Amino acid sequence: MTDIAALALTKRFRHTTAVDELSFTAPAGKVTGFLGPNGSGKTTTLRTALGLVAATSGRVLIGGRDYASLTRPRRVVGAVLEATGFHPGRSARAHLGVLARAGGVPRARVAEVLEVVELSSDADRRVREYSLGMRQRLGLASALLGDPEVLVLDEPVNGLDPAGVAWLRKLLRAQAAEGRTVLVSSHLLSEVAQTADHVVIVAGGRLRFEGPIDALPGAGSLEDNFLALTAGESR
Ligand SMILES: Nc1ncnc2c1ncn2[C@@H]1O[C@H](COP(=O)(O)OP(=O)(O)OP(=O)(O)O)[C@@H](O)[C@H]1O
Repeated sequence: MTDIAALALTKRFRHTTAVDELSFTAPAGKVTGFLGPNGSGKTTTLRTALGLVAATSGRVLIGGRDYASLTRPRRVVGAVLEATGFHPGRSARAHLGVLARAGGVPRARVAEVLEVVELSSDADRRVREYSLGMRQRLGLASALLGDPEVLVLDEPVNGLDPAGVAWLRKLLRAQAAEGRTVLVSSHLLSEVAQTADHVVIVAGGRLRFEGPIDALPGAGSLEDNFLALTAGESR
């Protein structure tokens, strides 16, 4: 079972405690929505899980192991942190080809993931010509390249049009149905309500709720619960 477990994770920057003794589990086979107001530590937590930020204390384990100790990380975890970082003069196909080579992934997988994210017909255009939504799709294609057991996505809905949002929802549900672990941060609560099985709500770097979406404490919508659980914490 390749779940993601944050264990008393704390990350302090010079003047800020971004994440404060945070513990939660994103279970395998489920879509976990990771929610919190601006500046509540979501991105920092995800970056720590991926070994991009060093924890001050505590840890995040993926299938019981630190990211840094995974021998073929691209085969275990696929991540989309932000839809940037692509070489603008390179095509999507070339970009994925470079990643495939670096990650020890068979080249044939490039065409497969381009198909999955519905970018095949634009695959040879330069990324500088891509819209934000197309960049998000390319980010997802990079994440899916190694056919990972775990997907970590930071705000993947940004820039997608309504058809793209519906498409992403189906894709994430299908990934979870195949037993994968999907951890996705988002501010779009109505979308999360339709996609997630499990939610983790943070504010000020601390856990406010973790559990199945139908076990939220309040009777109202996810948004009502979110606002009640995070009151006064928006930055
Ligand atoms: N590299 C850094 N140096 C200093 N402070 C940082 C750094 N990265 C994040 N922070 C601070 O840590 C806190 C949490 O930021 P983080 O980006 O993790 O929040 P978030 O929940 O992802 O926010 P948003 O919803 O706005 O994306 C913020 O106060 C932020 O300013």
